[in-house]
Amino acid sequence: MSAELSPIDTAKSIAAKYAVQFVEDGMRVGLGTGSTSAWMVRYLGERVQQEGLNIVGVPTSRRTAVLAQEAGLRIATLDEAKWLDITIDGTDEYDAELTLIKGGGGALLHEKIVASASDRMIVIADHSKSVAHLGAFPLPIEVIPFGLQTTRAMVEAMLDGMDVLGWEAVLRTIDDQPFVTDQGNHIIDLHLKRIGDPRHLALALNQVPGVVENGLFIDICDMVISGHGDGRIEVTDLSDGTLKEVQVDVGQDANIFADI
Ligand SMILES: O=C(CO)[C@H](O)[C@H](O)COP(=O)(O)O
Repeated sequence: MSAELSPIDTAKSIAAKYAVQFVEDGMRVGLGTGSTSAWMVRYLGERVQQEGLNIVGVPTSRRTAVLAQEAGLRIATLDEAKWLDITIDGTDEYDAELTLIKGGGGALLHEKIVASASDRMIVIADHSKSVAHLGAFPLPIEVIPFGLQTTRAMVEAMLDGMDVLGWEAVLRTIDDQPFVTDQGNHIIDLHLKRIGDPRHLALALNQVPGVVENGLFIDICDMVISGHGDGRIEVTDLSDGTLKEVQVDVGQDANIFADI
């Protein structure tokens, strides 16, 4: 690993490198979106080149599709792959129950569909994404363009009665224009500060007409691999119904593949 990496990039890259070892020959793999997932795509590409793995990747965004092709991965649509063995993706926040806030990169809709169509979802993150209570990171929701401001107002009115500390709904923009998702929709970021009941909120949001999906991932993630800038990794595994935490001191230059 390059000694020039910042602590945050070290944390992201070692989490990604650890995660790709869970990919086995013949697997269909969901490929997440974002800077941590970009590391994962590169490391997966390395494994394909070096070990001749026969895998197919299903990208969760156009950006990831481009990265995957550059990394030499064979890609397919979700409908071509039908069901996936594993999805590896990043997150914006995760709590002790492995409930996530995702969508900082605007790909939450495809990410949720792909992760839900997978036997296993592994999340990779730098340790700053770990929170006691979800909600400091604005919760993204994907909304259709028609009636955008009306949908926003309905969402704000609904949030007023929810167990949250704030209820500002801000249309995401880029270059002063509404951000457009791969699905042609827009993103509204909900500044809630603290989410008391994620399950209730997720259900209520998806009942507002015009809301396509929200960025709360509940009972979807099986494992979080969390990297630290000093080279340590924590693995929180819910796949056998228990919460386990292991610490693996991989060191910045160590061959962490030997630790699994
Ligand atoms: O949900 C996402 C994109 O929609 C990303 O996984 C999330 O924003 C984390 O990104 P990064 O790895 O760059 O911190």
